[in-house]
Amino acid sequence: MRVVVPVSGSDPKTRLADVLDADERLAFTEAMLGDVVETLAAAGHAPEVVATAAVDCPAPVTVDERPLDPLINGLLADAAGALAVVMADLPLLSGDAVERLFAPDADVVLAPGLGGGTNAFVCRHPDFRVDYHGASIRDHRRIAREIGADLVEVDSRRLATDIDEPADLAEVLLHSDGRAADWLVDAGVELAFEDGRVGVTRN
Ligand SMILES: Nc1nc2c(ncn2[C@@H]2O[C@H](COP(=O)(O)OP(=O)(O)OP(=O)(O)O)[C@@H](O)[C@H]2O)c(=O)[nH]1
Ligand SMILES: C[C@H](OP(=O)(O)O)C(=O)O
Repeated sequence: MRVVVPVSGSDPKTRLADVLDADERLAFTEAMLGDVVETLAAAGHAPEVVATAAVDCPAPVTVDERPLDPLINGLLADAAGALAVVMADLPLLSGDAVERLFAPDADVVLAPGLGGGTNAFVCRHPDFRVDYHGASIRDHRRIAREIGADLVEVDSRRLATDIDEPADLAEVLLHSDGRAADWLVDAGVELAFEDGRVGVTRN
């Protein structure tokens, strides 16, 4: 199965700007991307990275400047068979979570993200298309229903944990020991405890 990892290589992760400057956000994006493609490869897949600008990572990279929806919908329209899309900001991804994503033999398999996004999908239906942003999981359920596809959702915390906001960085420090976690430690990002909820601080 074709497995695509889309990544923004141009001013990525703007919602982390309070903690990381622009160069750091690109470097951290590459670290998360490295975790994702290594986990996919270790699980027996051959991930292809599609980036808006050149990125450094241990997998083949194609540069394609199209925004997310036209990019993925173009890939879906051209797909000869099944297509999987796994986002690049999932540094907690594990082999077990990857196995659970690929296990169901459904037309459409969706992995919801915290906050309403769609962190990964597998598509075996010719008419499925994406509509990312703005609680996209609801749109993707609706689209699957409208085309009569059978749909399975994967309930996995490791697939659901996308890193969007500074508080999400705590999840990386708490639950991963990969490239992204190492990068944060080297950058001086540490856990901070306030109001009973864990966050991060930078020294
Ligand atoms: N190829 C490609 N990937 C994208 C694009 N926009 C976002 N992505 C990737 O899609 C995933 C989800 O992206 P978002 O979290 O919505 O965007 P982001 O740029 O990472 O972060 P923000 O600037 O904070 O919204 C991440 O893996 C991004 O790198 C795009 O236009 N093209
Ligand atoms: C691409 C987008 O990511 P989010 O901004 O929700 O992390 C989505 O999954 O719809």
